[in-house]
Amino acid sequence: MAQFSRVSGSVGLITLQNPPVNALSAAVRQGIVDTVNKALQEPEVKSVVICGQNKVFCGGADIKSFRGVMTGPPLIPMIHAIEASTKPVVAAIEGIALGGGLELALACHYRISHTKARLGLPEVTLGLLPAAAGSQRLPRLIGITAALDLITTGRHVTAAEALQLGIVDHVTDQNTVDVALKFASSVAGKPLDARRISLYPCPPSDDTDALFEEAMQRVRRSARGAIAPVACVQAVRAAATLPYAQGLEREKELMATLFTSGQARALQYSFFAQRAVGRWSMPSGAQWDTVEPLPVQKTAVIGLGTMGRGIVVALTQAGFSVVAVETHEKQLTQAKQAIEEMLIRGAKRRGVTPEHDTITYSHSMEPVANVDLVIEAVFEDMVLKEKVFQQLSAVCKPGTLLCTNTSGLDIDHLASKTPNPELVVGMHFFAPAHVMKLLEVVYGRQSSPRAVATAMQLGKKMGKVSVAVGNCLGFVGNRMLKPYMNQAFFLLEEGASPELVDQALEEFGFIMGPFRMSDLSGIDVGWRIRKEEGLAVPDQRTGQIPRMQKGCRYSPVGDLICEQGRFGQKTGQGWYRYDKPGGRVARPDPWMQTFLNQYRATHGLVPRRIDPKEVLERCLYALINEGFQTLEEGIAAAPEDIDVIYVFGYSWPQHRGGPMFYADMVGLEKIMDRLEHYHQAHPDVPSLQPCNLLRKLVAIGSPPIHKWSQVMKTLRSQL
Ligand SMILES: CC/C=C/CC(=O)SCCNC(=O)CCNC(=O)[C@H](O)C(C)(C)COP(=O)(O)OP(=O)(O)OC[C@H]1O[C@@H](n2cnc3c(N)ncnc32)[C@H](O)[C@@H]1OP(=O)(O)O
Repeated sequence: MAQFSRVSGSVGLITLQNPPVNALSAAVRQGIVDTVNKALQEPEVKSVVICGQNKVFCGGADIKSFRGVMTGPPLIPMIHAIEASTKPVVAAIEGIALGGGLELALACHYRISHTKARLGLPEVTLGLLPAAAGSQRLPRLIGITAALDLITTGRHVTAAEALQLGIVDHVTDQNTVDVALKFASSVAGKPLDARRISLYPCPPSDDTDALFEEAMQRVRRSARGAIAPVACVQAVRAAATLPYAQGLEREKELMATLFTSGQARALQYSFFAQRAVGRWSMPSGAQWDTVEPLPVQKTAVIGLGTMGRGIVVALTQAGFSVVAVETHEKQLTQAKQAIEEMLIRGAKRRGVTPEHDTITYSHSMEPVANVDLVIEAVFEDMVLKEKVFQQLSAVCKPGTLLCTNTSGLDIDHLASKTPNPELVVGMHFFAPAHVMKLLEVVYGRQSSPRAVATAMQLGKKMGKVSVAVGNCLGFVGNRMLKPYMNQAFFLLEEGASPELVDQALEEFGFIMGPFRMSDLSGIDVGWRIRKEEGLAVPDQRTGQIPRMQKGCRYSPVGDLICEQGRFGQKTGQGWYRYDKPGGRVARPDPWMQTFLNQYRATHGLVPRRIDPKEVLERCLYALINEGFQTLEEGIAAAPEDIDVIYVFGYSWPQHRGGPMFYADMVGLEKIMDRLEHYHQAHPDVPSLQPCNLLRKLVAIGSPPIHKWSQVMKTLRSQL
């Protein structure tokens, strides 16, 4: 809806009304058309202000409506009618002007913004482009380079930057609508042609071809196969090279392709999935809207290795006071310096003053006594963690929440070492913890709903996308990674090279394939865990690590690589070779080829040609199958939880939605058939056997992803 009122006799005020973000639903668009007509027809009205209810201008098109048939007046004619108005129209921007919201403002003759407003064209993040003339107007207003930046990244700008770029005419910290009304009154009757952006020529650049060539290359490099950023460059190019009307036609054409693409569907699903994970629930029925989090102001981080340092930075940047504990004096000094540097760099990037006075460094636990919440981030070793939890239990005030940053150890076991297991939860951060957006909040059998609510809220305040998951080995993310990595190892045994496997998965859209990723994070990390699990241990009789363990196929290739001291980038050699220890550029290593040939010969494995399709199917479908298993067990509450974890923690390409969304797109029946096919070929790999939930979903006709929860409920109630 949009409401019309007349202010001071001669200014028509149009207020968009569609909480919470005044999205341009069919009713709002109809309201704008009607109220603009009214303003134009009423002779007393000499100028017009458009604003949004509740100090929010407009969050753009109603994304929910993209799923159905579009009804109501179309956006473009509405926007053109505003620009063509003979009475000046002023946009009073408070809160946000995003997507169609900013395009609406660009059709107005003047834009006045509150200092705290944020503006942007984020359509690209939804797999679209600004197709209500935004791709044609913005370059005409602010130039090609700046428009390309905003449109291809979708980033939001502050009012100050918008003023500097020329997107808005004036910024105020007063009541924006009052300022706009006064201004509208002052420009009544003034000529408007110079204010109609569609009439502007696109500002020329020195070498338009080179500029677009460079932009296209940059975008293709970072897009990982996403098509919207490429279409955005093409649309801006149309603005720079074609008359406005033809540019609009091109914009429409490009949008038509994007709108119906699976990528747009995936990205829009991902938008809502990110919000859905905030509405967490536990098997007990406790959930986000019924549980009050505990108040947290003072925090502590125990252990200042890479993870601990990142967590201290993230907590400090979120405004918490932090006691940073490291028992080794030398490590404490190094950590302090590294943390200060990270804070300075972060503050510089955000244009604020670094906040280090809120950190207390200590080599003892004493200052932790009065904190509200502790995050333990010591080495991934259960005995060490148990010891730390016992110390914390002795020193902390009653009611302190004890969180562990383990990437997969048993939360229940750790909780059992404290007198208050209900106050123990896992907070699994991803490295680097001050950068990566994902946080898995892991509840154990005894974790109280308040403890979970508190960790979830803390994550939100730290700017993380937090997902509540149940306790099991590896939780959701690392648990699903295991069958994926196993398949990658098996493929090496059967004839693939690390390059072939990585390339297939990187072409799919992962930033790095499993081997380049493992070189980056350190191959020895998994080796240590496998040794602790009793897997990477030579048989006393043969002296070799068995290739069958507990009745299942096991590949020791990663263990054998580690035995050679090849730990990845840090040692300059891993699955690839690097020019020096710590080097970043991975090059295929002839040594690896020889090693794999010898390994296959030793075990009587005849190498065969493996194509990228098999790599994708085996690695991804095994991972997806494990995802279904976590849903079946209730470790993950919903497919959105898994998808958010994979997009934000494991570089799953966002334009493919996440593993479970991808499974829905591929078709559950196909996934099940291919898994069965591979399981027949590899009966000693149980993770290739389709799990119950997948079978059940296929049996009832493969319902779409939003209906899976219902089946999961039925399945659990039958157990
Ligand atoms: C014809 C095609 C034309 C396309 C042009 C477009 O305009 S495409 C849409 C462009 N707009 C956007 O991409 C904005 C998307 N929204 C956001 O980035 C953020 O929601 C926000 C506006 C910055 C607000 O963030 P905040 O953290 O304050 O709140 P939430 O994100 O939790 O949002 C609150 C609820 O509002 C829902 N919502 C937000 N934007 C839209 C939208 N454009 N359409 C529909 N619904 C929207 C959001 O889903 C939240 O509701 P939940 O029920 O909690 O999910």
